[in-house]
Amino acid sequence: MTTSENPSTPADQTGQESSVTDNVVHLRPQPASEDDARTLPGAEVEVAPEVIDAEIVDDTAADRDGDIDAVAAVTLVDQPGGDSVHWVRRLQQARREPIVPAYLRSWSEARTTTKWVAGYYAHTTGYHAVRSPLYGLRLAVRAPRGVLLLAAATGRWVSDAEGRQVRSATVSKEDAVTYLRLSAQRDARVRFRSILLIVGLLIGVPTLILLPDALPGWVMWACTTLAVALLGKLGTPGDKPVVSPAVVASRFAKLTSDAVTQALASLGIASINQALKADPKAIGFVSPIHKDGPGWRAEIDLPGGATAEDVIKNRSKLASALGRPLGSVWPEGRADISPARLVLWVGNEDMSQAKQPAWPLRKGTPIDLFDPQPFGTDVRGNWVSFVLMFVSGVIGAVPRMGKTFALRLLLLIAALDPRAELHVYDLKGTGDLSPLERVAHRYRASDEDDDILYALVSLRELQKELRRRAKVIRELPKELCPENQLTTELASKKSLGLHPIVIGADEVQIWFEHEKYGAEIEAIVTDLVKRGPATGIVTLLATQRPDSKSIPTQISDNAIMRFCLKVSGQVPNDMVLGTSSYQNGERATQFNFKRDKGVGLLKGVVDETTTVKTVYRDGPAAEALVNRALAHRVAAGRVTGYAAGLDVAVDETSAAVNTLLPDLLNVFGGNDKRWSESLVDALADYKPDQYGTWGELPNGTTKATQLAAALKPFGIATKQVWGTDPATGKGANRMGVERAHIADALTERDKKMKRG
Ligand SMILES: Nc1ncnc2c1ncn2[C@@H]1O[C@H](COP(=O)(O)OP(=O)(O)OP(=O)(O)O)[C@@H](O)[C@H]1O
Repeated sequence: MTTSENPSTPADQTGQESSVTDNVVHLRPQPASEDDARTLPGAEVEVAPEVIDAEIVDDTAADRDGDIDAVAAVTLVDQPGGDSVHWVRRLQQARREPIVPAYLRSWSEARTTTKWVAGYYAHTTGYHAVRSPLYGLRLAVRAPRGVLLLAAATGRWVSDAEGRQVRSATVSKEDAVTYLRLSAQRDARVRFRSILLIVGLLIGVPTLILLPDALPGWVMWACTTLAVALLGKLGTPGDKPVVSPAVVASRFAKLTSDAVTQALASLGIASINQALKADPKAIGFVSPIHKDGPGWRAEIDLPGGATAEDVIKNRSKLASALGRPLGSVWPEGRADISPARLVLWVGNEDMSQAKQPAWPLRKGTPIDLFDPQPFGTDVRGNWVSFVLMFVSGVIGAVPRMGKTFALRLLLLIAALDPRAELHVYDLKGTGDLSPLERVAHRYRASDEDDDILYALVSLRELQKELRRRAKVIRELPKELCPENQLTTELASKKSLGLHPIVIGADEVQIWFEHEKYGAEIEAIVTDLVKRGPATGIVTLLATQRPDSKSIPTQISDNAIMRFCLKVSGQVPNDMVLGTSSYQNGERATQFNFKRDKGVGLLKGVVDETTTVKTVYRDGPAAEALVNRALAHRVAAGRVTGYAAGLDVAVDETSAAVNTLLPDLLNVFGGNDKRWSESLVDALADYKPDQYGTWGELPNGTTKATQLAAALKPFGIATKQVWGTDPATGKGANRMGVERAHIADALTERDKKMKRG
């Protein structure tokens, strides 16, 4: 099918010229004005056949007959009309800049800024006050030179030295008339100025001799000081100022649009470079580059399909191109506006060198864990706070980067809420978490078998507690708990026992890798990480080896808070921050081993993944804080467990490992296969204490899914098995387990335990 192009077709009412060639309609938007015409070079749009009005496609006969009206009826891609009719909508969509500047928006920001300004001027005043005798001495020493310079200047003035050059020029040009006029003028001027000088000297010298007797002493001293100061200032060479600077200005120059454009062009991003080739102004600056805290902020729209991630990935190249330290260059995306929107913040100094403001919790006043609490500062030095409740968290890094300090900080924050029950496990065994010992409900600092068993017994208790809490929350009257959501008020009611529970384990991989108890601990922790947050149980796990063995994927995938300090590659990066994080530019590999201690990417508990430097609390500071926390706990009657000398007793019977597999074999009867739900019912009859509540949990958990989760650590998967419903007598396929699989897994585990 061919429809001949008709270039002479007049613009239709829509202001477009159209042509149809085979299955393609070429639309040439007709410019509204000459200006528009310039901005639309060759604006020819190819439209897929489905866009074409069906009538037109079928109506080729009419077209062959020269029926150009048919062409005009094409469905247009670009609708007519300028943007001006939508000005209200444009205004509605425009982002409003805040009326109150950022530094005045919060009381603490305003206080910090005021303190900074006051401190600056106090420093300057003190600096100059201390040096004022030196300044006086400098002026006195330079005053004689000032006298000579003043005498020389007076001589030049009296002799009309400034006209000498012009007079010489008239001599070289042999312009006698002008020369004579200028000489006469000069003679008159010299005569007049000489008289002025003589009169001045005749009055001035006797005055200077007689004045000391006539004036009070202090006036004389003031005048002499002023004269010496003025003469000293006059005698001061330009390169040796009297006053030395009290502050050294930042060594960083102002961030300019040219510098940013050049830096972006040097990153080797093809789409940016092509766009800049076509138009050197292709980088769009959304607002003027301005001061933002201790640095400069540029908000940029990248051209030609480039994304903020492309730039973030090349942060070190960007820093190099801008000539700044890596720790001061922080590109961020604004995906809420557009993937092409880049916010580039360039600090005056390296983040690792910048002084952190005083931590608001340093005084140890009680806090509410249901409120956001400050964990660290972002690159601009602003506090980054988040709510610890309803969170499970993973902290990962290579050794010596601040992982234990970060975990200890979170536990210290938790300790400041007197209601929070702390379970503290230092599996590294160096005592880094020992300041928390005096407030911990459960505490161990070692990786001996006994300590792991202790943890297992406590975790079993917690799993039971999880089920109890779920039941309590489910059964609470709607007026107390309308959304089935734990609140701070509910957590405060001692009778409900819904207080926050915070578990912190450092070097947690030691738990999961334990031959004997590892599988069971993994199953319980997975459960706590998945369902604990909704019931007020917070699990925080730190590891220096973030791989799938150290932190099983079931756990890392379900963590809400992720804090990744320096890691050495994409795999550990994505283990902590989540799949594809590295790909998306969230790279904790960028941090420096030496300088970036305590600096990491925080994800999940803040709007956007944020670079955060944790609050630094050394051992003594942590001890002091715990002393305060303990005092609040004593006052509130909340010292429990280990801290109260009422620790869990771990004996041989506690060592009894998970009995699920033998229990299942016991209830299997003579069947080879059984449905999961009937097995759980049989288990509940067999050991009501242990299995009675299975399948009663919220979030859609059924008996079948709970059995599946409990069997997973043993490598047993449930699957569809044929069985008969005892109630109806009908056969059906439902999720179930094979007896042989249970027996094999039990044999395997027993073998392992013997080896262990
Ligand atoms: N926020 C911070 N600011 C400054 N320095 C910090 C910060 N956090 C930690 N550090 C420093 O980093 C060092 C290592 O911290 P930490 O013991 O927490 O590391 P780690 O990653 O747990 O190491 P390992 O894996 O060996 O246990 C500390 O001695 C401390 O001086």
